[in-house]
Amino acid sequence: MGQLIDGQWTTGWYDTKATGGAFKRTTAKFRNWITADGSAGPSGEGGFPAESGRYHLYVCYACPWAHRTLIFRALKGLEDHISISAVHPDMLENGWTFATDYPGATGDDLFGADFMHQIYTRADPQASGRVTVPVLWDKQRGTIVSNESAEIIRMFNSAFDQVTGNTLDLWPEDLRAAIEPINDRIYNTFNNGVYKAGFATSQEAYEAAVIPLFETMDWLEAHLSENRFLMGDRLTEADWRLFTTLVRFDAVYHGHFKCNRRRVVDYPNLWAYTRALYQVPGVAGTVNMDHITRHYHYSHETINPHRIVPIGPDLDFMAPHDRGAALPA
Ligand SMILES: N[C@@H](CCC(=O)N[C@@H](CS)C(=O)NCC(=O)O)C(=O)O
Repeated sequence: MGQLIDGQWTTGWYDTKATGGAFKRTTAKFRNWITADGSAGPSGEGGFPAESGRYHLYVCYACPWAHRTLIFRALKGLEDHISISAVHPDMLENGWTFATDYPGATGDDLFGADFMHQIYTRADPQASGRVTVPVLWDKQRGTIVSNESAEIIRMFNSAFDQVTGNTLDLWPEDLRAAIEPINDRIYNTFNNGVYKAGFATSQEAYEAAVIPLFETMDWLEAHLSENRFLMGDRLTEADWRLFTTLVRFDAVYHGHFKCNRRRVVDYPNLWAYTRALYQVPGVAGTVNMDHITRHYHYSHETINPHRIVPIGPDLDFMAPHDRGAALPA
């Protein structure tokens, strides 16, 4: 755990003293966009046209933000066009590493780097800030396109459609305005809410996160009792953003982050919905429960000082559900 300051790696756990024990996630720094024709996206600079084989995605299987990008890569038929490297699940004093002594940790396929921070300083020798995954790398220009998952999934949703012929649209124009407030609530109280609860260093900060978190889960349960997906009958990015936290919840957030009023399996609709999404072709292959369980319990020494990795729970994501096929066959 640490960060870059003017290109130098420095170590230290999140500083919550200045914020009354509350964890504040900083915003991502590289914000360019791949577009079909290379024109600039809503932020950053242009010059990143969609091309097969040009881009590389650095991920961590444990990370819910990186997981979104893996799901979009699978659903949008990008697996043959965008290569990936997966970091080691343990994030310790060197941050994310490319050590390969763990099943599924691939090492750095592009440069043979040892640490993720070296990818950041390769893009910007003076880089400062947290070294996060996912990272979308441009092999041609030798730089980071983006390290913001919310934007990477929107690029994947449409930029490569002419390359792949895959026109599945998970961010449809007519639903965008309605998706935004749902994304906001789920991000603030649930996706990031679990971290705010888990990394809190005061009772007040913990309760300020965990109470709204369960209000959101109760609301989702009611909403999904009447709607197949968050936006009704159409599956959208909002569902996938929710899914990556749901799939980790009972194994990690419930115990390790003390989000323990209820589990996902205690909510009949949320649990069936989680299984329905898990069973969408291509998705199960993006879920690595071993990396998920290992990463959190082994990496967060302040929360789990003995680094004991729990053996359960047994979760059957393949159990039948009655919510229909999520995507047309
Ligand atoms: N806004 C980023 C956040 C990514 C993020 O925070 N990733 C975590 C892993 S789950 C990370 O790399 N943390 C390392 C750190 O904060 O030093 C995104 O959504 O892409």
